[in-house]
Amino acid sequence: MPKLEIRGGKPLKGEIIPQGAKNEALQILCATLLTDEPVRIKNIPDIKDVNRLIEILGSLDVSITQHAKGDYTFQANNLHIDYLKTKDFKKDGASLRGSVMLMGPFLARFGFAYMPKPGGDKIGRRRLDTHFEGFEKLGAEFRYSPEESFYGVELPEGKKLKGSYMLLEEASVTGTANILMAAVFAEGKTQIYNAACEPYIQQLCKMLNRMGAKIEGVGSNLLTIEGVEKLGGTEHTILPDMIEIGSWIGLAAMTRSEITIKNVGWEHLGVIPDTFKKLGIKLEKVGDDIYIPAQESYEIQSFIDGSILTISDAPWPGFTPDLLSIILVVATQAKGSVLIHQKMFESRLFFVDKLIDMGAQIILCDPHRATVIGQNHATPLRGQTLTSPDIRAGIALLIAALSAKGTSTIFNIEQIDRGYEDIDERLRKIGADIRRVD
Ligand SMILES: CC(=O)N[C@H]1[C@@H](OP(=O)(O)OP(=O)(O)OC[C@H]2O[C@@H](n3ccc(=O)[nH]c3=O)[C@H](O)[C@@H]2O)O[C@H](CO)[C@@H](O)[C@@H]1O
Ligand SMILES: C=C(OP(=O)(O)O)C(=O)O
Repeated sequence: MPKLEIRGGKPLKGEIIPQGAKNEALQILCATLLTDEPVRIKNIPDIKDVNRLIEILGSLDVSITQHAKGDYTFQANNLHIDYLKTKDFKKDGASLRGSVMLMGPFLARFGFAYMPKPGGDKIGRRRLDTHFEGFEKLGAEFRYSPEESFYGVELPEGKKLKGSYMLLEEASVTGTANILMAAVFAEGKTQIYNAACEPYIQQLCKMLNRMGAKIEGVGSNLLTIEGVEKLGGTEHTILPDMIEIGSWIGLAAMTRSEITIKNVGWEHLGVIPDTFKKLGIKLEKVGDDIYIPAQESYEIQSFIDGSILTISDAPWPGFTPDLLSIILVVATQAKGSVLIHQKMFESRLFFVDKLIDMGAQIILCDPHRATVIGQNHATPLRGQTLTSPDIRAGIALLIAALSAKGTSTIFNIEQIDRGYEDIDERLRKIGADIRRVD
């Protein structure tokens, strides 16, 4: 089983170029199924989840041409749609979360879609009600086989998708993408209120509009879609991964390193830079780069009334839940205390036990809240044998290991590889003592 061995405590130095965004790539790859014309996509990250989805597109007989690293053309003109009914798809589709977004395009183009219970991080309940309620509003019928964990949506015989108004119960990211991709072909007008509106959904809308869709309200939580008959080909470039960018900010602070993160797409980062600044981390916008100077110490701010800072997640434009594990680990070596409140997922904070074993001062108040008492580097973390429970806890543990005194070994690194391209090689380039052992 591959593992990472890290000798920590070394300051790092240099430049990091963020990869293309995992969660945008998953949406965009699914959207290539909406046309029989070629769609060229650039800046696709070379990571496990994305490569699995590309393999699924291959199994559907999408023609795939790679021009260069991260630069592919997809053409879905002669699809093997029966693949959706195969055992292979049950296995392949269940291996990642993003595959759920194959449903919207399939329903739009062929009037049916099937899906095994999707995979992704085991970080709490991850229900799909929003997706199916949306499809039902557009006229599809839903069925579920609990024995097989298999979901289906189908249009009744002779019926077409019909535009509708819907108020989503929650602003689900993949749910919004899925419903949107089905609605582009629905007759008449669809309105999705309480839609997720994060940059990756905006990117999807912009790409669909370039393909001929009619979507208004992009960037807001009310999307209005006028159905069209057909979409054409386009070119699209994926944004830098904001979660990776946040991970590198945390890494720089925790290891007291001077790091420049190149071409971050600052205007798409929302509250992320300011949230790290609340931990006292200095960072500068230099053109479109983020420069983080080496800092001996960073002091957590308190609220205006002097009370202890809380950092919590919320749907965009709030702070993304995917960066809370990184904020938490960085806080362990800050000066001061902070309450981390993970509102969306109930199993994402349990990895703090591993940080406590490394010497961090954390009180897990309940599954959603942890109080971190920063050590201001007075007592460094100690190297440990660790297992990565999920993608973001995994990178948080890796950051902890890079800052710790002594050697750490991280198992289950497939979790990290799901979302971080060539992680060990890129860290070595900025001076990390890390090796992958098979
Ligand atoms: C492949 C992909 O794109 N995955 C991302 C996507 O997952 P995904 O689309 O699966 O996540 P959802 O947006 O559906 O919801 C995430 C969780 O938050 C809860 N919830 C959501 C909205 C809300 O207003 N209130 C609320 O409590 C949901 O019940 C669920 O437990 O969005 C999540 C939330 O940003 C991210 O963590 C995932 O990395
Ligand atoms: C939770 C995440 O991913 P997924 O939804 O693919 O499990 C994540 O990227 O942090």
